Amino acid sequence: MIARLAAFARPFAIPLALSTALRVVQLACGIAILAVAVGAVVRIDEISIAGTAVLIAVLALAKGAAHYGEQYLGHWVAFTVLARLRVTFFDALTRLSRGVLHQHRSGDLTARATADVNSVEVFYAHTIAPAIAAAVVSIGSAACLAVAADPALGVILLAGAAVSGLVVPLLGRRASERAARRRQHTRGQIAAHVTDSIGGLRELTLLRALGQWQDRLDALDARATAGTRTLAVRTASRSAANTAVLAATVCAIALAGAYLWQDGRITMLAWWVSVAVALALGPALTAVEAFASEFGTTLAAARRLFAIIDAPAGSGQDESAPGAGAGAGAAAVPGARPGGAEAAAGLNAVPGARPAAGPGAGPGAVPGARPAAGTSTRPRTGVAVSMRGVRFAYPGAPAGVPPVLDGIDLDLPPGSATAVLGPTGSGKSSLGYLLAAALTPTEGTITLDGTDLRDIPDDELRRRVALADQRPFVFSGTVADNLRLARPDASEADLWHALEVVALADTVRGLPEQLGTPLSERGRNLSGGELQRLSLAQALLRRPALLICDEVTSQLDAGTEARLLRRLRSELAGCTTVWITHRRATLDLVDRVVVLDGGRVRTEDLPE
Ligand SMILES: Nc1ncnc2c1ncn2[C@@H]1O[C@H](COP(=O)(O)OP(=O)(O)OP(=O)(O)O)[C@@H](O)[C@H]1O
Repeated sequence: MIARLAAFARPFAIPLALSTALRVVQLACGIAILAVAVGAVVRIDEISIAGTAVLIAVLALAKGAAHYGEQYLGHWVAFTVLARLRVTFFDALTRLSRGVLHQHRSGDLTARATADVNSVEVFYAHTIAPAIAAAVVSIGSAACLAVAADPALGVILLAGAAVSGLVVPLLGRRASERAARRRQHTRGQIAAHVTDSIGGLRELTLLRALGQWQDRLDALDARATAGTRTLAVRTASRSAANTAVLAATVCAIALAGAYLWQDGRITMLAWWVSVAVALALGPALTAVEAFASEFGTTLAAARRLFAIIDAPAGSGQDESAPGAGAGAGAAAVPGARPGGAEAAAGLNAVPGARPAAGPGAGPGAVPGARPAAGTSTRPRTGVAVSMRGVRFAYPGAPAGVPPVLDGIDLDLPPGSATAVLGPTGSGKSSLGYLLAAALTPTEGTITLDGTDLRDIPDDELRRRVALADQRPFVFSGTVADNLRLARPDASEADLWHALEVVALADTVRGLPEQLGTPLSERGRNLSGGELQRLSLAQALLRRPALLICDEVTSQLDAGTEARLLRRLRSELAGCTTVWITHRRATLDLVDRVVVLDGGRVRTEDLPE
C-alpha cells in the first residue's frame, strides 16, 4: 500500500526532495539555536553577546524560511497528488458504472472520495519529509557529538533516536491499523446512512420510522466512537512512551557527560552542548511518532480508495472492509444480507424486528387464525375524515402565486373509498400528504374521527394512517428490512400476505434470496411498478384505518393492475381509502369521485 501511495508522488520527486531538504535545514537550525544559546551561557565571559545574538537571529530566520518552504512544497505536492487521486477514483467509478454502484452506497462512495482522500494527505504532507529528515538529523547530530565531544555520547543519542523513531512508532501498530480500518469502514457506513436518511426523509416521516433510523445511526456512532477510543488510547500510550524515551536519552547524555567531564575527557562546553542537542532533537522525533499514529488511518483510507480503483468491473468484493478476504465478503457490502457480519451486529436489521418469526407468531396475529392467511395485515375499521377550509401553500412559494389548495371542504365517511382526480399539478398529491399528516395545512383543519390531525400523537398516526407513494424511496437493505420499516414486528407470513395482495409475491419468490434479497440503494434493482407495489405492501402492513394511495398503479400493465385491484377490494373492506389516480380502472374500487381544479373541489360525484 505504501508503494502504491508513493507511486502517485513519483512525478513530484524533486519538490518532495526539496521539501525534505528544507525540513533538515529547519531542524538543524533549531538544534543549532539551542546549542549556541547553551554554549553562550557556559562561556559567557569569553563570547561577544551581540555576535551571539546576531547568530541566533540569523539561525531563527533561516529556520522560519526553511519551515515555510518545507510546508509550502509538501502541501503543494500533497494537494496536487490528492487531486489526481480523486480523478483516478472517479475514472474508476465511471469504468465500473452500474456494478459498483449497486454494491456500494452512494454515501459511502462520497466518504471515500472526500474524507478518505483527505486522510491520505497525511502521507504526502506529513510523513515522507518528516521521516527522512528525522533520520538525517538524528544521524548527523550523533555524528557531531561523537566527533566534537565523545563517541559514547554519539552512541547514546543515536540509540535514543532509534528507539524513539523506529521502535515506539511500531508499538501496537497492527492493532492500531485494524482499529483504524474498522473505524474508517464504520465512518463510511455512517456517511451512507446519513445520505440515505436525507434522501428518504419524507418516507421516514411518513413511515414514522425516524426513531428506528436514529437507533441505527446511534449504533454506528457507538462503533465509530469505540474505534476512536481504541486509537486514542494507543496514540496516548505511544506518545507517553516517546516522551519517556526522549527524557531518558537527555538524562543519559547528561549523566554520561558528567562522568566524561569529571574524567577530563570532555569540556564543560561539550557536555552542556551535548545535552542541548539531545533536547533539541525532540521535536524531530515527536513528529515521527505523531504521523505514525495517523498512519493506520491513512492506510485504511488508502485501502478503501484502491478497493474501488483496482476493482474489476462487476466486482462485488470490497477488499478494504474489515474482515474482507476471510470469507466475510458479505460484510463488505453495506446492506449485506442476514448472516453477514453486519447482520450479526444488528445494523441492517430493523431495530426491534423479529428475525424471520414463525408464521402468525407476531403480536398482530389473530389467535386461532390460519397463519398463512396473514390476517394481521388486515386493515382496521375505517375512520371518518373531515377537511374544513383547508388551504395549503408550500413554504417559500413566491408572493402572488395562489396556494396549491385553496379552501377544501371534504367529508370522507368511515369505510368509504374516494377517488381524487384532477389535472396534473392540481394538488392531488399535496392533498394526500396533508391527509397523511406529512404536511400541515396553512389554514383550516383536518380531523380523524373528530380529532384534529395535529393533536394526534405520532405513534397513533403511525398505526392509523398510511400513504403509498407514487415515487417510493427504497433503502439499502433486504426486501424484508424495507417492509418491516412499516411494521417492525411483522412476521414472515405477514410480509408474504402483503406481497400477495399487491401481486408482488411471485416476483419476490423469484429473487435469489426472496425476502432476504438485498435491494440496491433507491431500489435500482426493481422496476418502477415493483417499487410502487412494495410501497403499497408497506402501507398495508400498517393495517391503517385511513389509506391514501397516490398513483400506485400508474406504472402497472392493465392485467397486473386488475389483479391487484381485485385483491385490494376485499383486503381494504371497511378501511377509509383515498385513491389519487388518473386510471380509469381504479374507479371500479371507489364509491365517490372528487375532482380537484384550481386548488378547489370542483365536483363531487359517484362514479358512473
Ligand atoms: N415540495 C414542493 N415544494 C414546492 N412546490 C411543490 C412541492 N411539491 C409540489 N409542489 C407544487 O405544488 C403543486 C401541486 O403539486 P401536486 O404534486 O400536489 O400535484 P398533483 O395534482 O399531484 O400532480 P400530478 O398529477 O402531476 O402528480 C404543483 O404546482 C407543484 O409544482
